[in-house]
Amino acid sequence: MVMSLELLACAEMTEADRRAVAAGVSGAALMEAAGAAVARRARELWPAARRILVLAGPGANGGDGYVAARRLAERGLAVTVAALVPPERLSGDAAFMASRWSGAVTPIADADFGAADVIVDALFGAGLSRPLEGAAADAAERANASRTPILAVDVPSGLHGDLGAPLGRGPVVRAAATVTFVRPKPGHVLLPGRTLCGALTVADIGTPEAVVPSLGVATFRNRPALWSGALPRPATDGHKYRRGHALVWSGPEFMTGAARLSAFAAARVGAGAVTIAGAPAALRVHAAHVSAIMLAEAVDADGLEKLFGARRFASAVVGPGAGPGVEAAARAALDGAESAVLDADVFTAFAGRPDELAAAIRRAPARPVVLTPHEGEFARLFPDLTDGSKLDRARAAASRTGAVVALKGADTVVAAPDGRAAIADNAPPTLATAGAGDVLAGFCAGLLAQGMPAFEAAAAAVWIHGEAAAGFGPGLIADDLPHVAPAVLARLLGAPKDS
Ligand SMILES: NC(=O)C1=CN([C@@H]2O[C@H](COP(=O)(O)OP(=O)(O)OC[C@H]3O[C@@H](n4cnc5c(N)ncnc54)[C@H](OP(=O)(O)O)[C@@H]3O)[C@@H](O)[C@H]2O)[C@H](O)CC1
Ligand SMILES: [K+]
Repeated sequence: MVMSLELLACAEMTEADRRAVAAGVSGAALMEAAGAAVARRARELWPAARRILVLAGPGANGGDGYVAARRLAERGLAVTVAALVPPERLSGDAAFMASRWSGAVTPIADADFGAADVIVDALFGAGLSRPLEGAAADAAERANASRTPILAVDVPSGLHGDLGAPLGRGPVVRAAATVTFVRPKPGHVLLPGRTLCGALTVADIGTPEAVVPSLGVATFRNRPALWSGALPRPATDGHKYRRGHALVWSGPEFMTGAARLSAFAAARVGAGAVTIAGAPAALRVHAAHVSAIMLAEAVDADGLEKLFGARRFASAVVGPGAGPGVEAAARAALDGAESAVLDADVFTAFAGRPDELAAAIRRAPARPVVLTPHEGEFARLFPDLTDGSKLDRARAAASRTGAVVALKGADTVVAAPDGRAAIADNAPPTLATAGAGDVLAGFCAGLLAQGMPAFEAAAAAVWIHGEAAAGFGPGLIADDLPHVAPAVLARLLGAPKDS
C-alpha cells in the first residue's frame, strides 16, 4: 500500500501513466497490476465471497475490471463480467485484457445484480467525461439498490476524481471500498467523494519512483509530514516574547466568548504571550475569566492602531465575535501586526468586496495573512467563486487575495497564493460545534506568532483542531479544544507530556 502526501489530479494521473510508459513500463503491465490489486483487495475484504459480478466500462477502467475478473476466476471464484459495451468495441490495453478473459460476459442490462456476493465497479474511472445516463446510470442505480458490497476500481463510477462529487446530476456508485492507483486523487478526500469511496486503499502498480516527484504536484493530504518540519519548537533559551505575542480583538461586552476561545487557543499552541484587546466593558468580562492572558484597552480601530504602534504583535486575530467596527479593526491588524488571521465577521463586513480586502492584504505583501471562512462566509465574500471543486475555489480565493485561505468544513482545504493546497480528512463530526471556528483562528494565530509560515501554520492548525476533537470524543464543546491541544502537540513534538 502507498502512503504519501500527494493527491494527483486526473490529468496528473494521465501524465504519470504517460511518463511511466516513456520510462519503459508497458500500459498493459500497469493495467495488469491495477486489476491484480483490485482482485487482491476483493479477496482480502470478502474472503467468503464466491460469486463476483464485474461491471466493465468502455475504457481502461473496464480493462482493469477484465484483469480483476481473470485473477479472481483463477482463484476459483464464479465471475461474470457485465459489459457496458461489447468486448470487441474496446480498444488498446482494455481490448487486450478483454481478449484474455475467457469467462462469461453478459450485456449489463441483463446482469443479475442480486446474485453476486461482491460487485466490482469498473465502469468509469479517471476518464469520466459526463454524467452517467442510460444503461450506465441504470447499472449504477441497480448496483446501489442490490445492497451487495461494491468494490470500486479507481473511483466509484459517476464520481469525478478531481471534484469529489458526481459530474452533473448523474447517479454515482456508493462503494464499500475503493482501490486507486499510484496516489489518491482529490476526489477521494473531498466530500462527498470520501464517503462514496468507502475504505480507500492505494495500490502500487509499478510506476517508477521518480515519476510522481517529477510532476510538480501541489495538492496534498493534510498530514503532519507536510508541515511538522516547520512546527515551532520552544528553545531552551527562549523568551516569552520571542515565542510570539498574539493579539485577539474582542467584540463588545455581551460577545466576548469568541475572542476568549481564540486567545486560549493561541496560548495553548505555544504563543509566548496573548493579549485580548477591546473596550473597557468587554475587558471587565474577560477579566473574570482569564489569568495568563493579558488585557489591553482598545475601544476602536484607532485604539488598536495605538497598541500596534506601542509594541510588536507577532500575530493578530480579528473576526470572532467582533461586532461593529470589524472592518476598521481588520484593516488596522493588516497594517499593524506582523501577521493576521481574519475570520467570521470580517467576511460579512467585506461581503461581495473581496478585491477591497485583497487590496488591504496586499499593502504589505510579505505579511502572512490567513483567512478562515466556512462555506457560507466564503459565498458571502466571494459571490462569484461558485465554479469547480472546494479545492478550486479555495485556490482561486488565495490567488485573488494573496492570503492563505482555509475553507472550512469536514474536508477543510487550506490553499496558498502560490498554488499549494492541503485537504484535511481528520475532522470528526463532533467538531461541528459552536465556537470551534474561533478556536481554529486562535490556533492559526498562535502558530503564526511563533514564526511558522502561513500555509504550514494554517494546515497544522486545521490538523491539530481535528485531532484534538477526535481525541476528546463525544460531548466536545469548543472550550475543550484548547485544553486537549497540548496532548496533540506533545505527540507531534515527540515529547511525552508526563516526562
Ligand atoms: N496509473 C493508473 O492509474 C492506471 C489506470 N488505469 C485505469 O484507467 C482508467 C482511466 O482510463 P480511461 O480509459 O482514460 O477512462 P475510463 O475508463 O474512466 O473511461 C473512459 C471512457 O468512458 C467514456 N465515458 C466517460 N464518461 C462517460 C459517461 N458518463 N457515459 C458513457 N461513457 C462515458 C469515455 O468516452 P469519451 O466520449 O469521453 O471519450 C471513454 O470512452 C483509470 O481510472 C484506471 O482505472 C490503467 O488501467 C492502468 C494505469
Ligand atoms: K470505477
